Amino acid sequence: MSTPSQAQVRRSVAQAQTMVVKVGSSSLTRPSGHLDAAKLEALVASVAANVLSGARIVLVSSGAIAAGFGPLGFAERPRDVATQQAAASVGQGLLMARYETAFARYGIRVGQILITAEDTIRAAQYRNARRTLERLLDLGVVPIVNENDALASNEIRFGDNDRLSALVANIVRADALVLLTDVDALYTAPPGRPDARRIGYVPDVIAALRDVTVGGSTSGVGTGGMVTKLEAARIAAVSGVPVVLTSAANAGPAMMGDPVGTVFAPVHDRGSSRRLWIGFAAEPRGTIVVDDGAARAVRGGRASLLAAGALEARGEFSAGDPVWVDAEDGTHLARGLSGYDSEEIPQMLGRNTDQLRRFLGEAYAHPLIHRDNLVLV
Ligand SMILES: Nc1ncnc2c1ncn2[C@@H]1O[C@H](COP(=O)(O)OP(=O)(O)O)[C@@H](O)[C@H]1O
Ligand SMILES: N[C@@H](CCC(=O)OP(=O)(O)O)C(=O)O
Repeated sequence: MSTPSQAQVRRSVAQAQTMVVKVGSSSLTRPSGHLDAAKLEALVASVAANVLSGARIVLVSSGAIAAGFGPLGFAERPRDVATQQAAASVGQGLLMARYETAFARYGIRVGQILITAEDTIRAAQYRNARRTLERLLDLGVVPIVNENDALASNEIRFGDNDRLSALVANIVRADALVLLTDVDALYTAPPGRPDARRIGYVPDVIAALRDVTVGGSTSGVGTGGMVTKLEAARIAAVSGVPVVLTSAANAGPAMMGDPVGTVFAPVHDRGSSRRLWIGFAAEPRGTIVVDDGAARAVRGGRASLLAAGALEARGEFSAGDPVWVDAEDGTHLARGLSGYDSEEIPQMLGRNTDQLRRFLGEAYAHPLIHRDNLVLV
């Protein structure tokens, strides 16, 4: 896939049929821990304008914790998980009530979807989330998605909504992802620094991850900062989805493809929903380490992973489970669904298909991971 020009990427955003718009806590709430109704209504006006002109939009909205701690009498964002979860439980209701009223002015219905990381890891739950989201979109509803903060356990929690929004973009096979925050664009360094320069176009998100200095959140209500936004941009771009990152005040022009904020070009063609799940959502249960030749073949993007090029299987997994495919130096090359249980693999390592057939039988004369089940990361 050749690198498109900035104008081409902006045009594809403008023409997007299905769009995921993610808005951060700092763009919806005040530092005191209350909703900022004016900001929320301005955002809704931009989203509604696009919906009324035919776009299908999923809104991934943060802000539950930041809208809930003020009404509960806390002066600042609580640090312990239980109080954060209590604040989220209160704030999520307040947030939805506002969205409901604000969208109703445009005759648009909203539906709430609270997602846990588990829902994106398990194939069946992933499909279920997709079915509900697509039905809502078909019905002209704006689904409003947030992490299920009140119940999510700390170990497996997104925490920020940036990566969640990239996965939602994959779930609904969005044509664009718009990340709205409190800075107007990505900078070469945290914006407070004197050497920070604004970046308008990122043709290669992988290179940007190397070249840009990113910092955490400074707003006092957000969590991820620019680190998780770049990670979200990477997941989306590698999944074939263009990304615009800008301030919430620029929501309207960003969705129209105007030259605001930073736009990230898609890196690969968009895969099927199943392949996107394998590549970005599924939780690998183990690792297959491969030699240089197999690493080159896998990187080429069209080969299956053969036992002949595999050196080791790590972890315990069953046939059909997601696994990492790693180079010898530990670099992640791909993710795939293993064709065999982890205990079956050691006897297959280094053997070509003929040898496998002869020594182990026809059942073992197949790739460790078929290319249809292998996704580069
Ligand atoms: N290289 C960078 N370019 C732009 N912003 C950056 C960079 N590094 C860190 N930041 C910070 O990231 C913040 C946005 O992240 P965050 O507060 O988590 O927002 P949100 O609540 O919208 O998710 C910005 O306010 C900015 O201070
Ligand atoms: N799900 C959480 C998101 C937490 C958060 O701060 O996210 P973000 O503002 O996107 O960095 C909430 O609604 O409060």
